[in-house]
Amino acid sequence: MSMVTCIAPVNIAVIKYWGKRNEELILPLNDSISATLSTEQMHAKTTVMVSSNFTKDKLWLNGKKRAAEAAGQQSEFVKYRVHVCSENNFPTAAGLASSAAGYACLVYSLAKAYGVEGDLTSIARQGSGSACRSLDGGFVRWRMGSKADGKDSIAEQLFDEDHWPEMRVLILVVNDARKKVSSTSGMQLSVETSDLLKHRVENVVPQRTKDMIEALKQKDFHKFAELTIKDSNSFHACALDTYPPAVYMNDTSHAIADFVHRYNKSKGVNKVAYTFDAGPNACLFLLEADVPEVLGSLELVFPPHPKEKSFVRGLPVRRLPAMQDAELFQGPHESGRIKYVIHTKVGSGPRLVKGSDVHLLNDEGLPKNVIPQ
Ligand SMILES: Nc1ncnc2c1ncn2[C@@H]1O[C@H](COP(=O)(O)OP(=O)(O)OP(=O)(O)O)[C@@H](O)[C@H]1O
Ligand SMILES: C[C@@](O)(CCOP(=O)(O)OP(=O)(O)O)CC(=O)O
Repeated sequence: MSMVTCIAPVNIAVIKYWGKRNEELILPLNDSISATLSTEQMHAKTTVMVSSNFTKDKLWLNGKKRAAEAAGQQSEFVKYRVHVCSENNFPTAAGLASSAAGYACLVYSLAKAYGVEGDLTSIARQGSGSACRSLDGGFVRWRMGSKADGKDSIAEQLFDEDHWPEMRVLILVVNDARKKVSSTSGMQLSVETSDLLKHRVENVVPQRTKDMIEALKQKDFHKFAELTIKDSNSFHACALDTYPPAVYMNDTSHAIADFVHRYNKSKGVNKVAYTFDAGPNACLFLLEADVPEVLGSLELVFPPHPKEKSFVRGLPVRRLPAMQDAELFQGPHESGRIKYVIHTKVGSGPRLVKGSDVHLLNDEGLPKNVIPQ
């Protein structure tokens, strides 16, 4: 019997992955680059227990039992059955990249339990493409690769988490009740119907990837922000060019983008970058010194709902008064359009957590916390 528990981070792409050339193996149409977020604020935690006493593979996610067929197929080759229990310390399936952290954590924990060495990114990629970028810290590049079997479609670290220590991240969780089109089906339809995606993949992303690596290397925030913003907008333009269109950003998302452009314009240089994934939540990148004023301004333009007692979560910050520039204030908007903010930074990759009380499974291999179904 052996039991291991690991945590793995979320990652946010600044050069987006959108479109596969092979659905089965999850091989992308272009390279992508992401920042790994600190596990202090957001992480998936997974306990894996391998035992000869188990009769079948079992999986629990956030206290609820889930089907574990995929693991079952593989374990024909493995003598012992496995119990897996995983939890996210942030909302699951809310467009906060839980699938990336979750699959990265599953693959990393299984590798630790079975003593597997070598590249894990090409395995995590097959759970969810973006998951392969959560196996390293700092800034990570997922190379599209060119081989038919996908062996060279792997993620590698570009710069570690200490390269640009001032970099901060604000996740703006937008109030939204609409059901989203999943990334998987959205990008499949884009590949089938969008001419703009073809243009993006062939003519835009290759040069932008090079420029992004250079901006990161030089720690040129102005350029980094421009490239990040442009790539987010290029991806959402392709989503809208899809037939029928995949609409991910909502009015609040657009108001946030507008806020960032006004803020940057008033400063005469890019101080904040925004990027949006397949949902309305915004992810802002900025430097530590600018966080107090940006948060102050944001709260003025997007007032918290009066009942929201912890609007800014995560890293502590003192708020400065909003900048007094009339041009900035298109608003204030009605309160609560941004539900809350997670203040975090760039962090390291997955790790094993040690200690007797860290495990999510008890000695019998059953979850310590079960939610009745
Ligand atoms: N800790 C975890 N362990 C294993 N699987 C997980 C874990 N967390 C999430 N998942 C898987 O990911 C799914 C959620 O993925 P989905 O893409 O809908 O949401 P998201 O990742 O939060 O959003 P987005 O991909 O738009 O950022 C879950 O239903 C589950 O299958
Ligand atoms: C917009 C994105 O977040 C898309 C992520 O797509 P997924 O990795 O969730 O898709 P599948 O490979 O089909 O599971 C951009 C990105 O993270 O690069």
